[in-house]
Amino acid sequence: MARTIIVSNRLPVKVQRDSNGDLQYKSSEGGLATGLGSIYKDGDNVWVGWPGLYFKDKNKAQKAEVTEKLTSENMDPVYLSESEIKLFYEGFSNETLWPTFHYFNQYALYKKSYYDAYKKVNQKFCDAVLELANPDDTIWIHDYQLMLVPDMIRQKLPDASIGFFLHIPFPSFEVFRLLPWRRELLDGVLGSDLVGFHTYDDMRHFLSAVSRICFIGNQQGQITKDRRTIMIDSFPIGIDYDKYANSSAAPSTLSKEVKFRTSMGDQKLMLSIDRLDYSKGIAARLEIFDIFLSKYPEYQNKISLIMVVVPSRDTVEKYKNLKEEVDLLVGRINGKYGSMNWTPIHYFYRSFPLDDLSAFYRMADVALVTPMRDGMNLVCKEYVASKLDKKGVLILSEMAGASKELSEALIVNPNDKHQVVDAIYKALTMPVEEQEKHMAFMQKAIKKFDIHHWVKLFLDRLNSVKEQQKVMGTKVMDDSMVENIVNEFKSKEKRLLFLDYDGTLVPFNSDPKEAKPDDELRNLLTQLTADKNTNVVIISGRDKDTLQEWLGEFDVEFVGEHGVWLKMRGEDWKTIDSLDDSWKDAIRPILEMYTDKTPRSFIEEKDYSLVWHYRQVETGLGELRAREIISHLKYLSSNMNLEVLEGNKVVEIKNLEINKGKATSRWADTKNKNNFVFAVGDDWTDEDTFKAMPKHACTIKVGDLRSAAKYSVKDHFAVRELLSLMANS
Ligand SMILES: O=P(O)(O)OC[C@H]1O[C@H](O[C@H]2O[C@H](CO)[C@@H](O)[C@H](O)[C@H]2O)[C@H](O)[C@@H](O)[C@@H]1O
Ligand SMILES: O=c1ccn([C@@H]2O[C@H](COP(=O)(O)OP(=O)(O)O)[C@@H](O)[C@H]2O)c(=O)[nH]1
Repeated sequence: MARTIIVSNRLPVKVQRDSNGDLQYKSSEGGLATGLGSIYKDGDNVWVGWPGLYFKDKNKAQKAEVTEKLTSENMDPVYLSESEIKLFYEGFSNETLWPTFHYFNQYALYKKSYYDAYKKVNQKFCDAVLELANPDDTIWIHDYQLMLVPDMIRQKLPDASIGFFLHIPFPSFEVFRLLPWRRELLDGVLGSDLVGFHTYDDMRHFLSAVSRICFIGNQQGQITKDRRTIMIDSFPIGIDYDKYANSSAAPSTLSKEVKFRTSMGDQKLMLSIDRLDYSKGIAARLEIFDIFLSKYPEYQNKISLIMVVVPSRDTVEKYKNLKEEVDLLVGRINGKYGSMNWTPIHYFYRSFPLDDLSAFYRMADVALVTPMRDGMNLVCKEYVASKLDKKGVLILSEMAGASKELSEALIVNPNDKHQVVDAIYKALTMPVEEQEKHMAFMQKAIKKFDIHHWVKLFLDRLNSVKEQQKVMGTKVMDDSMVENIVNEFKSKEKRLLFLDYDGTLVPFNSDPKEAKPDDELRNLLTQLTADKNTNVVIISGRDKDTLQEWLGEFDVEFVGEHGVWLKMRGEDWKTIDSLDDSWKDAIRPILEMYTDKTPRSFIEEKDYSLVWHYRQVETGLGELRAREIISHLKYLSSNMNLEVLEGNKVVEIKNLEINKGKATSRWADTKNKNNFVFAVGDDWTDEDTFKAMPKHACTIKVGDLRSAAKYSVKDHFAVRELLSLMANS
């Protein structure tokens, strides 16, 4: 049976040694583990990850014990050595990627030794998956610690169904580009079939990095790499809503609440819960509380902040420093305002079990969730789910992914301390009806988009991306297909070959004038046309003069300007009589206006078409202008019977009745089943050719799998190789 293999750095269970050296199994803290912890036990699913501690050689027996226990609970442990923990986990993951992705790039260290270890450990995870995976399993890789794993698996299992989800923000291109290993990281992730992010912003930052660093554009989030389509989308993670709602109603929670309440007295309570992390804005939050108490002194003795800080990554320098800073600040504020019967801040530097957390959530009049950056932040969702009476106010940083969904919260900028201070006041004075109204809206939203919904949405989408890849109809050409095509070519008396030029016979060149035929191509054309029963038609968007100048010496026929011009064997160039080019005077000034404001763009004027080229324009700007031109010309072109087409770094405007497919109808030989009919091309204009071909024709798309062609080859080298085999058969 097909399984889902979840792969993440940390397993949902953390193994620790107590002071006697005995093993203890605890639930892992952190959103990823608590989020997915609900689903991995289903059926035969398995979770591959690190159990959180390392074993020396002498501890072999303990290691075996851990393996046995975790395996029996659907987990497959990947063990890291002490140095791997240092260089891969603390190093590259948490001293390079974490700060960069959270916009703390001044904290980032760029060390080659870190990256080398990252690569090695990613390979280790890949190997663990390869050991387990069956062909129809779904492999779902999580987070920044494992960005190279998707492509590592893809290299070994080309057809595998691979999803990747990033739980932290994906930074803007300007920040991401700082990483020396930016290209490797993107290539690694692009081994997936589906890449998910929490928010639309993360997704568009990723697409922009892919466009600028890998030079791959996207269409509605879909990109094509190595002839495989990859979908990029946003899937905001949810929580196990019922688990938190039920826990909030449980008798054990209620008795804890009574106990805590009694010890804290009758005052307003504000809650904050985070792992110790500079991205969570803990120190700034303490300063905010300090300002609040001095700005609104009437709340002194009347409000306490319960602050839970869960130890995290405490061997990393910046985290150690932060711990000291937080300890100092808490001490200072408690010293400054506290009294015999009032402690302003109840500070806990440890983690709590669910019923304790639920009691905190129930008790809190206000939840203060103010990270500087957070991929999602589940604590705020858990707070909302736990508020069974709907009383309570959430103050939420706009820098947390969750703010995109929880817009009824008091949304604040954590850098604007006075805004947050005033939000605390507003929360404490908010009428109960208003609290209930906001809470009800938020509960409705997160109840529907819970963790089960998220998992289903992602996995269903991955499935449909995979299905879409399969039904694209275009088969990647393999050796046996090549052999069949060559045999067919050989066996037929007459042969008709439609060959596109740019991107098909020669590589795509940033300067179109530089794409002249080289010696190899010239030889190939000579060989192919040596047999008079082989008729070669060069079918191109190029103007007739260029085609004549570059290829006129060969015994080939031509379609120029996508079908405006034709040249049959032994005849002169001719055109369609009814064509009109007077429309150019209206369109040219519009294209010139865009050329004037887009450095390095240019206009190509052909007899019956105008082309705006942006192959040399800054990535992104060219695409933006192309969309502007297309929308600018939308109505004008339909009134003038013109077609506006977006091609490979071009926008082409031409008469509606012209296309390569229509042009091929001049060759009646294509209809004859006894002939070998062949068409090859690389861009959208060639799709018209493929569609116009009879069923028995062999049609080949270069470089992409999304096509009406039967087969697909990688590049012009593969086309030349195939043509050469035909010519020499
Ligand atoms: O494994 P650790 O180094 O101890 O860190 C704990 C986890 O922290 C991060 O959690 C993120 O995932 C949450 C759920 O999607 C999200 O709400 C939060 O904003 C993220 O920070 C990290 O991404 C995980 O890989 C860690 O395991
Ligand atoms: O004592 C604690 C405090 C927090 N958490 C959990 O840790 C997770 C924190 O996730 P969040 O997305 O807010 O941040 P992350 O730590 O993943 O960056 C939440 O599910 C909390 O319930 C926990 O298990 N025990």
